[in-house]
Amino acid sequence: TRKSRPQRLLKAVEGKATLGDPQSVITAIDHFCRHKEWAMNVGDEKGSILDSLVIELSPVNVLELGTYCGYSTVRIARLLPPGARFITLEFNPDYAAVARQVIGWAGLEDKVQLVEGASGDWIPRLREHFGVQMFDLVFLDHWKDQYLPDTKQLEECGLIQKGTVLLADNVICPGTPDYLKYVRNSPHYDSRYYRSHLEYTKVEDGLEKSVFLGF
Ligand SMILES: O=C(NC/C=C/[C@H]1O[C@@H](n2ccc(=O)cc2)[C@H](O)[C@@H]1O)c1cc([N+](=O)[O-])cc(O)c1O
Ligand SMILES: [Mg+2]
Repeated sequence: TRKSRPQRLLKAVEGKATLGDPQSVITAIDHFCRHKEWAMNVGDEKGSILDSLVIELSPVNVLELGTYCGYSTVRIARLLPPGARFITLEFNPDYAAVARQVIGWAGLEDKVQLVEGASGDWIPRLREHFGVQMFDLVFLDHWKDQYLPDTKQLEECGLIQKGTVLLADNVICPGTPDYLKYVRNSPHYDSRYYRSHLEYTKVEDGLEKSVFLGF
């Protein structure tokens, strides 16, 4: 059967990137998505904003919702301090299989725990299963209608505490209106919008960074 787009993206990584070199993996995926086939990676423009926030935050405990092919996983993992813990949740086993190979090609498999399943099922189990107390950074890039319920569940489970930073992709395109309204109107979050473009296009999109101020 014909290969899927994630499998074709992986072939592009294997053909172009240098094993163990995260930047070459990022460059290979961006080239593939810009010149061959668009794919819903956060991309190089929003990715640079993501990079600067990860560097500034130097987070110890990171959660990513929506691994997809592992592009943002590699962007984040390559910048984490030694000893940091990075959990990324992926629902689709085929995407997860590609992401494991992309992460492996970048040589970052020891920095990332890719967990397969639905965020709603896993969030309540992260504390007892992985011994994580709270997250310093949560990168939201999965189903857009899941951003808000998952944020509320993370709050209820105590995994978001004072100082936790939520970084949400696609708040303009495709858009996450209910999530945006919540973080921008809540007295418990300090929220700001980083204007950018939808990956590999000229369409407006951006990242919303929301710092939890405590209850
Ligand atoms: O729809 C988008 N993203 C949905 C991503 C979903 C990913 O999250 C996983 N997941 C993981 C855990 C879950 O619980 C549920 C899903 C899914 O299996 C998929 O791998 C999107 C769309 C556009 N676009 O221009 O159309 C641009 C973007 O940047 C996007 O992120
Ligand atoms: Mg996205």
